[in-house]
Parts: sequence; C-alpha cells; structure tokens
Amino acid sequence: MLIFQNVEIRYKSGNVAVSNINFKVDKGEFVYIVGPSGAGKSSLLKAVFKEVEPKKGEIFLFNRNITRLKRREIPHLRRQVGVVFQDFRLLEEKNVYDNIAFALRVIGASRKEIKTKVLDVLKIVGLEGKGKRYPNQISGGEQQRVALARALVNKPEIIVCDEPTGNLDPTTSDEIMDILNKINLRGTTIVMATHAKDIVDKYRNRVIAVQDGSIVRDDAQGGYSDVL
Ligand SMILES: Nc1ncnc2c1ncn2[C@@H]1O[C@H](COP(=O)(O)OP(=O)(O)OP(=O)(O)O)[C@@H](O)[C@H]1O
Repeated sequence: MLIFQNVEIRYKSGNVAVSNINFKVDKGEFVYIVGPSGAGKSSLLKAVFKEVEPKKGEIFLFNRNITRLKRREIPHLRRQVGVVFQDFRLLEEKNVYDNIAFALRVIGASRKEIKTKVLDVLKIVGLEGKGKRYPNQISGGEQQRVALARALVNKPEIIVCDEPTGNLDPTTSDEIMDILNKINLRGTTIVMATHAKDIVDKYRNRVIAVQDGSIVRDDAQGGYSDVL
C-alpha cells in the first residue's frame, strides 16, 4: 500500500527534516507516527500527499512510484488520499454539506451522486441533519467530523491524519478515534501522526516512533512511551 525507501526530506532552508526513512504499511493497517515536536512526523505525512518531495529515496503508494510526479498528476493522487489536519481546515463560508460536496463538484459529479455520497458520509461520522450548519455553528469535535467526512467522500483507500485530536478535549478525541477505528475496520488504511500518549496507549495499533528525523522504533502493538 505505502512504502518509504531510504527517504530524506530536506526543506529549501537546508533543514533536513527526516533521513534514511524505511517503512512499509500494508492495506488495512492503522499506524501511529509518534515523536516529539520537530521530529519529522508532519513531513512524512506531507510526502504521502505530495506537499513535499523527497530529496533522496523513493515512495510507493498503491504499487506506484510517486516520488517524482508531474505537477498535473498530483490532483489525481490527492483524490485517492484522504487528509485530516489538527485545525480542521474547513471553508468557513460554506455549510457542512458544501464543504464535503466541494471535492465532488470539482471532479464534475452529478447533483444526485453528490447528494447520495455526502449524506452517506454524514451518517458515517454521525452528523445526519447538520448539513446546513456553518463551521462556526458547530463544535470543534463536529468540525473534525466534517473534515473526516470530507476526507472519506471520495472513498480513499488510505487516510493520513496529522494530529487529528490535537485541538479536542479527551471525550471528543475518543469520539473521533471511534470513527477512525470504524473506518479502519471497513478496510481503509490509516496513518496518523500524534502526540496524544493517552490515545496511543488506549487504542493499540502499530507505532512508528520518530526522533530527530529517524525512525527509532516500529512496534506492531506498541504503546507511546516505551522508548521516547
Ligand atoms: N516549511 C519548512 N521549512 C523549513 N523547515 C521545516 C519546514 N517544515 C518543517 N521544518 C523542519 O523540519 C523538521 C521536522 O518538522 P515536522 O513538522 O515534520 O515535525 P513534527 O514531528 O511534525 O513536529 P510537530 O509535532 O511540532 O508538528 C523540524 O526541524 C522543522 O523545523
């Protein structure tokens, strides 16, 4: 599903964010990327949806080498990868329905198809009946559910989440984790960067720990702080 081979990511400033990164994620896995601030977690995720390009090494996604794609090939790849951020990144001037429908309109889906798909994902994230609300009329947890619904609507085989519970209280974080687990049980691969020790310890999954740009641990059912 996803393979990193000897990947190095270096920013224009000369900063080496990560180097010599090797890992493989199989279809249907749920993987946490943990590590202290600045360790390189976000950089690894950004490489998956092509916001950054590795300086060295290769990345394979869906059996395809995505290391160096042409600019025009990137939108197609991004539609196959659901992305969720800490700060939700919803369009404030659009209601919940339109935030989710947006990605489908861009690819020219019919009104009927859009309606079916949006209502379907709203149900998955438990937001039936809230389509007409605007982001500032719903809670942070609900905003993150909308972001999850938006990530899901194209039925991606993989979802990458960067600190999805970082702005949420513990109860709301649990609700988001329940949805992520449900999505994962349906077969979607999930790669999630997080600082949330309690979540990593509570919902046991594979843990890849990153420190100073290197992988220092990769445990099938690890906890958060065995090494870090
Ligand atoms: N746009 C950028 N330009 C230059 N350096 C950057 C950029 N983004 C990140 N870095 C550097 O790359 C390294 C890894 O950053 P990254 O954001 O991947 O870490 P992180 O583990 O996700 O941190 P956090 O948990 O704080 O989000 C850090 O040294 C950071 O300062």
